[in-house]
Order: sequence, then C-alpha cells, then structure tokens
Amino acid sequence: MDLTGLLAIVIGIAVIGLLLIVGLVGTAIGRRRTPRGGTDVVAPPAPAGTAEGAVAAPEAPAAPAAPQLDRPEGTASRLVRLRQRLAGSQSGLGRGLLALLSRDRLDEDTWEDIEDTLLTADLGVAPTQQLVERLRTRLRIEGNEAGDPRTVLREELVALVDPTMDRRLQISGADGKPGVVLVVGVNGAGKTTTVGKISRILVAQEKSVVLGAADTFRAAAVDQLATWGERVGVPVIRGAENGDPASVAFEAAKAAVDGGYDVVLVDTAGRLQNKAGLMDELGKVKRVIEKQAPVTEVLLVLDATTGQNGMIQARVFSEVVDVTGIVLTKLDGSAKGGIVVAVQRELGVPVKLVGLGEGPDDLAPFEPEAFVDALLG
Ligand SMILES: Nc1nc2c(ncn2[C@@H]2O[C@H](COP(=O)(O)OP(=O)(O)OP(=O)(O)O)[C@@H](O)[C@H]2O)c(=O)[nH]1
Repeated sequence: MDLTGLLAIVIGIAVIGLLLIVGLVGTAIGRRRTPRGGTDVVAPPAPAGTAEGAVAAPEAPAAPAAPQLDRPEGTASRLVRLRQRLAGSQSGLGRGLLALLSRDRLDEDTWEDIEDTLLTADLGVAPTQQLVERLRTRLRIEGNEAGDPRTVLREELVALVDPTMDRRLQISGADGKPGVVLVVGVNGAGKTTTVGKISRILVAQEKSVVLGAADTFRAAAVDQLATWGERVGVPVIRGAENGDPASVAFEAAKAAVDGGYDVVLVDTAGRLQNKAGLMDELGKVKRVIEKQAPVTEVLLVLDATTGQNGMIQARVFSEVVDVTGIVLTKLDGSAKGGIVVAVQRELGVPVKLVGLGEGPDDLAPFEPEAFVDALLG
C-alpha cells in the first residue's frame, strides 16, 4: 500500500471515531432533555422515601447535591417539650379553680365564682354545670372522704375531657391503598400549617407521604405547603391558581395510590361565605378522592382563640362533611382550654391533635391526662 492509501485509511478511521463520539454525546443530551411526561400540574410520584421536591425536577444525574432535609422531632420528645408550653398558657385557669376550691367555706358565692371561671375558659354552659354539680357533690357531701380538692378536680376534669375516646389518627388504608386524610377548616385557622406539621409527624414515623394542595384559591397557601413538603422531602401535588380543587385532590390521591405511598394529606380551601358552596366543594373533593381510595380521616382545624366563633365554624363544617377528628391550633396563645371539652361535646368527635406554637414541630397528639395536669400546673 502506498502512502496515499495509508493516509486515506487513517483519515477514514478518525472520521468514523469522531462521528461515533458525536453520536454518543448527542444521545446522552437527548435523553436528559426527555420530559418525564404527565401533566404540568402534578409532581411525579417519587418512590416512597425519596427526596423528590414539590415540583417536577429534571432527572439529570449530575444535578447539584440533594437539599438537606429536616429531621422532624419524634412524638415522645415533642410531648415533653410542648407540655410545658401548654402549662404556660393554661395554668392560670387551674390555679384559679384550685384557689377557689381550697377556701375554708364553699358558699354559694364561691360556687358562682367557680362557674364563672369555667365559663370564661370556654368550657360551655352544659359541661360547666355538670362539673360544678359533680364537685359540689364530692366536696360538700362526701367531704374529706372524696380526697383533697386538687385530686377531685383532676379526676373530674379528666372525666370531662373523656379519656375513653379513640384519638389515634386514622392513616391506614385498606387493601394496600394509602390512608387519606382530608383537612378542612376556615382560612387562617392554621390549616395549611397543620397539614405541614402532620406530614412531619408521619415522616418521623417513617411513613411515606404525599401532600395535595387543594386550597387553589390562595396561591400563597400552595407555595406555603410546597415549602413544608420540600423541607422533609415529601412531594406536593399542586394545580393551577384558581383551578379545580377536586382535580388536585384526585391527582394527589392517584399519585399516592400509583406510587405506593402510605398516606396522602389533602389541604382544602375553607371559605365560609356560603354553606351550600362549601358543601358542594368539599363533597366533590371527597367524592373524587374516593374514586382512588377511601378517605380514612377528616380533620377539622379550629383556632382555639376564636371561642364561640370557632364553635359556629365547627357546627357548619360538621354539617357539610363527616368530621372524624379535631385539631385545636394556637392553644399556646389562649387560656381558654375549655374549648377542648365544648367542641368535643358539640361534634361528638375527639380532639386528636393540638397546635402549641408556630415552630414546625409544635403540634402534639392530644392526651387528656397530660392536658389536665398542665391545666393544674
Ligand atoms: N401560635 C400558634 N400559631 C399557629 C399555630 N398553628 C398555626 N399558627 C399560625 O397561624 C397562622 C395561620 O396559619 P395558616 O396555616 O396559614 O392558616 P390556614 O388556615 O391554612 O389559612 P390559609 O393558609 O389562608 O388557608 C400562621 O401564622 C401560623 O404560623 C399554633 O398552634 N400556635
């Protein structure tokens, strides 16, 4: 072979090599650009336990390191921490009652003062009368046999709060389906915050969680929920602003079912101007979710500082949707712990969680005995 022939072969090999390299790089870039499919509304379901963000993220393996996720506080330690906060806001009531009951003579004026104290703490008329009646009987008639006023008051308050109610969150779905928790309540009660806080409790319990931002009427609420999700690596399904809340709820439930998640928490809008509208909306949200999986828990979020207003809201929501549990928020900012009893009586369902601050882990399971102990200081 002459020199020209050899040169031709070398150039030929070089060109083929170059073409191969260009082809490979092109394919890699093309693959990276391929969209994940689905709608632009929904963050694709990540396999349980992965740190997918709130919105569709590109799949590039060379992406910057995953964001640092929060490690939410476990239930046991938060209870210890929050008990003190509860005592801080409520112990005035307990101290007031104990001072009255410890008087040498329990005359009619004293009983009236006791009644006023209980009513001021939003206990409600019927529970107040019932408690006063029980205390009168035990302290006046049974006298010393009943025990000291503190023991008697503690026993009667615990009985009033009702330790027999089942306060566990129903988060287990049947037949391999996820548990579905619908969170309802008026705007401002702390609903979105509560959804975020519950997701942290579940993450601490190593449950895989999806959040549905079905409060599509307030863009800030959707962004707020997305931030809660991002902090613990929980995907948040969100829709267009002013879009159909039911469709977001449906997509969230679908993502949870398809992705094999343990629980889906759905935040809803709580506009109360019109009961029929609210009924239509929440009814529809529930119906479409149940095309995917049954709703296992409907939590009503109430602001403990709103007193009678809160009770009116509770009534309206319970007429619109089957409430199965109550979350009382802002109990840290109110001395009106009596609302726990009043709202349970009104709706016949237990307070399951209490909000005790603005921190991300300031939500605790409600425990009647710990609550009464905090009250008595
Ligand atoms: N002190 C205290 N503040 C709370 C508690 N729960 C919620 N908040 C605050 O209450 C305010 C309202 O909370 P959101 O979660 O935005 O209320 P929302 O009901 O979702 O209202 P929208 O977002 O408008 O739907 C926020 O500033 C929360 O930080 C609580 O238990 N204690």
